Amino acid sequence: MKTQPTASHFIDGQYVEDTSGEEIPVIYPATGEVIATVYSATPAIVEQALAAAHAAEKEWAAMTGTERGRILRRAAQIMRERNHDLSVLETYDTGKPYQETSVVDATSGADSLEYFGGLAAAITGEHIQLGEDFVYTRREPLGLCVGIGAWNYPTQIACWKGAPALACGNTMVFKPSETTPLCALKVAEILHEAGAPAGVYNVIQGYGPVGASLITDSRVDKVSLTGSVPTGKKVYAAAAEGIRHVTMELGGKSPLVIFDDADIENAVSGAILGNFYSSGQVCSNGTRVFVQKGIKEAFLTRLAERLQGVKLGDPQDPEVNFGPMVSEKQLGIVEGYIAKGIAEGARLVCGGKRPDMAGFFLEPTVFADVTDDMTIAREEIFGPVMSVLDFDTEEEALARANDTEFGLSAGVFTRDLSRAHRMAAGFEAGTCYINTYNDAPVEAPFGGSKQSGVGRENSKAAIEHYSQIKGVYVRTGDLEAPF
Ligand SMILES: NC(=O)c1ccc[n+]([C@@H]2O[C@H](COP(=O)([O-])OP(=O)(O)OC[C@H]3O[C@@H](n4cnc5c(N)ncnc54)[C@H](O)[C@@H]3O)[C@@H](O)[C@H]2O)c1
Ligand SMILES: O=CCc1c[nH]cn1
Repeated sequence: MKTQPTASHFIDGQYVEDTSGEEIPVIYPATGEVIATVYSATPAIVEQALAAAHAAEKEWAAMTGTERGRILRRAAQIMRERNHDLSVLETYDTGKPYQETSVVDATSGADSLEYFGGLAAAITGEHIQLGEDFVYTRREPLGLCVGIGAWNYPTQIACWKGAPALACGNTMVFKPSETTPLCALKVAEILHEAGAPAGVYNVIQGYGPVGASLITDSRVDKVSLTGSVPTGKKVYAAAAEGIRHVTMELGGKSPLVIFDDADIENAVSGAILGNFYSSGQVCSNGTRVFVQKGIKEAFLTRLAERLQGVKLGDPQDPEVNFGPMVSEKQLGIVEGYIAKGIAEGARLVCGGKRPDMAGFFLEPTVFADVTDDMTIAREEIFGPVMSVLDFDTEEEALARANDTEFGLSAGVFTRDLSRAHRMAAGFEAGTCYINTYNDAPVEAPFGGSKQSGVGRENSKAAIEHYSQIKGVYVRTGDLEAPF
C-alpha cells in the first residue's frame, strides 16, 4: 500500500504542499521504519486553511440540514466501501492490529458521519408562545471550528469532531497528532468526494505550536481537543482569551470495580478490553481494577490463563491481536511507569518487558497488590499496564474509585443490579459501564467530568456543543413604553 500521502495538507478541496515546514517523519510502530514524510504547516499554510474555512462558512450554513446530511451520509458510504484500505492505513499510522482497525476505526468514523448526517435535518429551534406574542429559537452554527487530535484513534477522532460540526453547519480546520498524520487526510478527501464544498473540512499537519496558533485566531469560534490533561489546560486557557467554545476530551485513570458475585469470565473480559485493547492506548481504559478480596486469586489466575491468548506480531496479519506501542517515546514512558511500579512495591504478575522483536512492542503487563498511593495507581500510563487493587466493601470501593482528579469512565461487574445502579450513580465519571467495558457507540454520549474534560462527543448531546441558540422575540400587538 502507498503510505506517502499526495501532500501534507488538504485545504479548500485539494491537497497542498509546503516543504518549507518542519519535517514530520511517519514511523510504522511495528518496525520503526519511516513510511512517509509530511511537513508541519507554516504560518502561510495555517492562514490558507483558516481563510478557506472562513470563506466556506456562509454557503455551508445556508444549505438545508437535509442537503448537508446527504453529503455526510454519502461520505459514510464511501468510508464503508473503502474500509479495508482505510484500516490498513490506520494500522500503518498507529500500529494497532488490523484485527481491530478493520472493525473499529473507519467503521466508527462512518457511524459518526451516518448518525450526524441523519440528525442534520432534525436540528431545529422551538416555538414558545407568550400570550398573543411568541418567541422562536434558531439553532445556529458556531462558525469556524478547530479540531485537534490525539494519536490513538486518528480516523475516529477526525470524524467524531468533523461529523457533528459539519451537521450543524460549521466548517472545520483539523490538526491531527504529529505522531499519526495520515488518516485524517483520507477523511478530508472522502468528505470532498462526497460533495462537501471546498473549504468546509480542511486538514493541516503540525506539532503543538501549529495547534496553538489556530486557537487564538480571531476567525475561530470553537476548539475541540482530544489529548492529555496538561495540553487541555493550555488549550482551554488559550481559548478562554477569546471566550471561544470548547470541547475537551482528555485523559483518565478510570476505575473498574469487580465484586465477589460477578461472573468471573465476563469480568476478566472487561478487564482485558479495558486495559489491553489498542495495546492499552485508550483514554477510557479501566486501569485501576478493584477486585473484591473473595475472588482476587480466582480473578488473577483466570486473567493469567486468558493472557496466554495474546498474539503479538505483524499488526497487518489478521491473526495478530496485540500490536506495538505507537512510538518509541510512548514505549519509554510506559517502561518508566513499570519500573516505578516495581520500585514502589507492586507485585509484577506478568509482562513488563519488551519482547525480542523489532518495533515498539511491550508485553501486556499486570500488577497486583497495588495500593492507592502508588504512582501506577494515580497517573495515566496510556499503555498496556493493569493495576489490580483489593477491596472489602462497596462504600470503600466507591470512595477509592472516585479518589482521583480524573473522571472519564468507570465500570462495575456484579450480578446485584441494585448495587450496579448505585455504583453507576455514585461514580464521578462521564461514561459508566455495568457488566461491560469500553463500548463507544455513536448513539451514546462520550466524555469526561472533573479534569477529564468538558462537553460530550457523539449522541444528540454533541449537537449542543457545535451549535448555539438564538431567541427571537415577536410582538404581534402595539408596544407600550413609559414615555
Ligand atoms: N477523552 C478522550 O476522548 C480521549 C481520546 C483519546 C485520547 N485521549 C488522551 O490523549 C492523550 C494521548 O494523546 P497525545 O499524547 O496525542 O496527547 P497530547 O496532549 O500530547 O496531544 C494532543 C494534540 O494536541 C496537540 N498539542 C500539543 N500541545 C498543544 C498546544 N499547546 N496547543 C494546541 N495543540 C497542542 C498535539 O500536537 C496533538 O495533536 C492521553 O492523555 C489520552 O487519554 C483522550
Ligand atoms: O480513546 C478514546 C476513545 C474511545 C473509547 N473507546 C473507543 N474509543
